[in-house]
Amino acid sequence: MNAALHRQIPSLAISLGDPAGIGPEVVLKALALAPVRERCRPIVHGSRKLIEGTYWQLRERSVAPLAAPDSFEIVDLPAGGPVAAGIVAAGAGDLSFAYLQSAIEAVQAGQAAGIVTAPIHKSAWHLAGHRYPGQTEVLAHAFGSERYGMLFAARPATGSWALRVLLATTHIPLAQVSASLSPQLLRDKLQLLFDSLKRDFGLDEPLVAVAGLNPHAGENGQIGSEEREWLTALIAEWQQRGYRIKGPVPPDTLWIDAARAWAGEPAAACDGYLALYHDQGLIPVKMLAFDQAVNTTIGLPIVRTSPDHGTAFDIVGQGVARHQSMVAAIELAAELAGRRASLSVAHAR
Ligand SMILES: NC(=O)C1=CN([C@@H]2O[C@H](COP(=O)(O)OP(=O)(O)OC[C@H]3O[C@@H](n4cnc5c(N)ncnc54)[C@H](O)[C@@H]3O)[C@@H](O)[C@H]2O)C=CC1
Ligand SMILES: NCC(=O)COP(=O)(O)O
Repeated sequence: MNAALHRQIPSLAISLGDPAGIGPEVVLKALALAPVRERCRPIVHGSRKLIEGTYWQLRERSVAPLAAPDSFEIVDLPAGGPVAAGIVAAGAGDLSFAYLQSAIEAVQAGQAAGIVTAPIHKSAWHLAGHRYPGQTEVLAHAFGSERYGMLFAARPATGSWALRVLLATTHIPLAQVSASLSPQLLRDKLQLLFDSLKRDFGLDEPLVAVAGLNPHAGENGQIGSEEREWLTALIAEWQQRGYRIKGPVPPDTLWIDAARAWAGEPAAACDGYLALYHDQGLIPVKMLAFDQAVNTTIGLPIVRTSPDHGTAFDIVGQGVARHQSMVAAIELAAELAGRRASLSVAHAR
């Protein structure tokens, strides 16, 4: 990889996501913006035919601004047969899987410093036989990462990244959450979170809050046993090791200071939050910052980001898809790639 080039303006592989979803639209909208183009060299992995079709369809609806398909680099991949917009289909699942694989190969070949993934539809992947829970696991497998995490970071309209929430468990049924949580899993996730807060976000002594699992964080064992049996002790262990960490915090009040700080009010918000399951972390993130939040995979040797939203099949082709989360995803990827390039140059000295 050409570290000097990537440090100045990183090349980013952008996979187009499910062709039946809003991925192509939000990519064209995001790449039309000067601040995005000033921060990175985008290389879009997807079908040129699909990109051009989306462009002309949106132009007919007077959607603007849009990046012209010849204004950025495209790694042209098969378009497959006709794609039915807004429909879950195996063919579309196969294509979005191939677009992601192509982006992965580009990074492995040193052609890009990171990957930004537009949303895929997980049921379409399953229909096509790609039995991964999501893109995160494909990336972890491709890059040989055994410990990795799904971190959501959000940035207010003015200012830098403020809200950072790591999910301890992700795409599993609610009924399996308790059995999936263990002291070792939480140790791994906490290490990933502290490392990322330091390395990726430049925080020297970050403060982290850990959510309880049960109402009132278990009410001393009256409403669930996880906190009393091991979670409280695990957090005390990390405090003794010198980490700035608190919890288990009752999940209903955990987000109050984060929300106040997000609104610009004085509040004792933490630098990072560990939520124990998907919706415990993503309901507050999406309520506060749906347009500004980014999904980033931590623990990979490369940078990977994605918008916080999905394929939004219900609005495909209408021109109303909001592109701000894709913009934030590209900008965070560029920032993280730049930071990592600087760190590797500093290490090499
Ligand atoms: N980064 C990724 O690859 C992600 C993929 N997904 C996948 O997407 C598929 C659909 O998931 P859903 O739960 O329906 O969530 P979704 O985010 O696709 O849609 C939820 C609601 O939000 C609206 N919405 C979403 N993004 C929007 C945007 N940019 N602008 C305006 N409105 C927007 C949709 O119209 C819909 O009403 C699933 O297969 C899911 O697993 C979900 C989240 C992230
Ligand atoms: N809810 C987040 C999400 O679905 C993202 O999944 P992934 O495809 O990034 O693994």
